[in-house]
Amino acid sequence: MSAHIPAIIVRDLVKTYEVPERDPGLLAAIRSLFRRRVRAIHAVSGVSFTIQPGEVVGFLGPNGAGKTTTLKMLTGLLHPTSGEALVFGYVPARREPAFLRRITLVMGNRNQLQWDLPALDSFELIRAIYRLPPAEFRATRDELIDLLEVGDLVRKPVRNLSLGERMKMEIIGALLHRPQALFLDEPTLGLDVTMQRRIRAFVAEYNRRTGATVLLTSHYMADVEALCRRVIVIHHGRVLFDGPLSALVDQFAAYRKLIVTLAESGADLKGFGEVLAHDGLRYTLRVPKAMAPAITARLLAEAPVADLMVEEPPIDDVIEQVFAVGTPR
Ligand SMILES: Nc1ncnc2c1ncn2[C@@H]1O[C@H](COP(=O)(O)OP(=O)(O)OP(=O)(O)O)[C@@H](O)[C@H]1O
Repeated sequence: MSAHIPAIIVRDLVKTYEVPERDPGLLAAIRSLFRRRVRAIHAVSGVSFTIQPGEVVGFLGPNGAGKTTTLKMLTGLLHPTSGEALVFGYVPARREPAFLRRITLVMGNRNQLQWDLPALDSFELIRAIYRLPPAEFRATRDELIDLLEVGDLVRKPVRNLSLGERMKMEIIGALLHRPQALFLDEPTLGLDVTMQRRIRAFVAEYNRRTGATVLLTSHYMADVEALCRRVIVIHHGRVLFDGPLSALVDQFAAYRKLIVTLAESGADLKGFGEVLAHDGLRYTLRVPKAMAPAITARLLAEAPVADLMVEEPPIDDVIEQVFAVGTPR
């Protein structure tokens, strides 16, 4: 595979679900047998992007934005209504074996492993499905078990494992065939902070070792900050932003925080911005981003400032704002 050929190409991708609609009641049920009414749900409304091999991209959006639907189209679980998706040159919806060998989909809220069996047995099943050569399979399996530190858990029935332990097994199962594109849908959902961090470190390490392309959705911004230099934000089925995370903050953060320590008491900083906190000589002010330089200059000229720091709002706040506003400021 040449580095010049994109791993993923998505052009004007559209998915419209048609859901039957009827009024409640028996009569309505009978009527609907003769005249079916359907309602169109525009889950994905013309999404385009290109991802290069080896990139780790965060796919963000509020609930219902169309992330899972897009991932399902990219992995061939759903046919697009229109538009085009290509993954390593394959049309995902055709589900060709050569394509399936190169990708994997991990969904944080879904189990693929056999509940009553130890993970090791499920791994054997996966080996058979993908017809993996035994030696290669064992090497990959043991490397993954080692990386995720689950050596003593693989012999326990999956249902006796904690949520985080189970997730690790799911991830091993999903990577046994050494896929080159990972579609991770909320892989750290519901896990505690330590486990989230482990999974995160693992994904980074897997990407470093194998050069795999990763498209990841997560509601935990810590995941995205740690793993993804680039983010694609979708909202109402459309791409709202595609670029470096830092540029997202730049574009969408509407305010800056000024943390001012005064040398002496007596000054009142209310006139400089919204006072978020005031503790003795220390003030935290919120000011519109565009006015931050001018206000900083005024503060330094007019108040007895001992120390001044300018902070960007936390990434979670910025994202919340992106979702709430829906258009850049
Ligand atoms: N099988 C389906 N039939 C009808 N509508 C659906 C179906 N699956 C999803 N939808 C709708 O399509 C829209 C997009 O859903 P999708 O699951 O892709 O969003 P999402 O961004 O993954 O959200 P979340 O963060 O909540 O997982 C939503 O309005 C959802 O209700």
